[in-house]
Amino acid sequence: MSREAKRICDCSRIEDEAELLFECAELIFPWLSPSNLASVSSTCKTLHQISRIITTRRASDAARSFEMNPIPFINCVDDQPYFYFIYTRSQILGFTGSPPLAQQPWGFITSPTNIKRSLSSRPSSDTGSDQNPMRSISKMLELDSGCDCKSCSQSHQVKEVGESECCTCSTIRPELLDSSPETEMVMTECGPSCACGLDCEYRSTLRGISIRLTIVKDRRKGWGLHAAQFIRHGMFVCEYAGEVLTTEEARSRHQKYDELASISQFSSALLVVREHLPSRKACLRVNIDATRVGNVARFINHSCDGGNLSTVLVRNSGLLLPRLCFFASRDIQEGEELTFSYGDVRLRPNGLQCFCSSSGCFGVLPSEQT
Ligand SMILES: C[S@@+](CC[C@H](N)C(=O)[O-])C[C@H]1O[C@@H](n2cnc3c(N)ncnc32)[C@H](O)[C@@H]1O
Repeated sequence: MSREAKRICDCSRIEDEAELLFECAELIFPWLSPSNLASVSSTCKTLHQISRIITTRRASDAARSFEMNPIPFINCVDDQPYFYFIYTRSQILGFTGSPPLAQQPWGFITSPTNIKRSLSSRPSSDTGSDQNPMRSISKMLELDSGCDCKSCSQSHQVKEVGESECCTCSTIRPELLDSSPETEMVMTECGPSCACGLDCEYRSTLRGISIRLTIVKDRRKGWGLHAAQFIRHGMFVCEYAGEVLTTEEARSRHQKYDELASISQFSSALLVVREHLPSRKACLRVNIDATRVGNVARFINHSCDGGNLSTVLVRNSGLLLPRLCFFASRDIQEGEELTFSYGDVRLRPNGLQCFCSSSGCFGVLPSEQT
């Protein structure tokens, strides 16, 4: 073989190897945590380039294509491009100790075919498959009951002229709700077993996040969720999705998170939701931990004045557990940070400094009572 032919042969072998390396990395890298990605990336130039592309893709959508619009991270205060967590659109069953669902691919280079391929094999939050540890609670605790309406809003109108039965699924509309820091409002909507379709007016909270949002880093509060469009008073913003825990597990995690927060910049996202009887006595308690597994609601920061979101417990026909949902408690302008009150600081201060900058700021964050 001539020297020139050998050179061409070597070049094409190197190209083939690089392509193979790229293909392998493309499959494996999205599964890596940021620290593993960083260590692999330091081994050679090609892997460094691939990991940079993965990082950019992760920063461009916290919701990993699970929601209607991408929800990007924006950070002008330090060099952390994104926050790493496992995404779920709905409540999932929590585990004692560390969850076995520690990995989820995030940041494929060649979307969308690759993403589709991975979605069909990924630990989905919505499949409800029995081998899957990330089982959606709603799928597990679904009762076969619901309305028979073909169109629920029409049923309401028909009822007014006395011709037919009214849809019984929907009660309070979100437009009527105002911010209530201590007691969540409760509303009911249609559910998976109802005869109406997904576009039913009374399923606003089951369709996922449809408004445009961004996650912006603040020097003092960390990441925060912001409106990337005008949000009208009463509009559904998002559900607070995460692991649903027993009270015992919630207490144990709370203690662990407090210890971590005292020695590092760790921020937890464990919420306790209580449904109240008309007497105001709590009758149901749901512990939702979005610290490691959740959706973008985990980035919503506290505001002492109640913020611009109402927390509403939504009961969907046929679903056993209520879901905690956020609605705009007033008109919200594009760019505004979305906040709500974590609770009454006078009843439960926890010593962390509050930077909500509202005029009535108490200076201290309320703690979660687990
Ligand atoms: C549910 S997380 C919210 C997202 C969080 N900022 C992050 O970067 O992951 C709650 C944590 O955010 C921080 N935080 C929320 N509201 C705050 C406020 N008004 N002032 C200071 N820190 C706040 C606290 O560290 C709190 O423990």
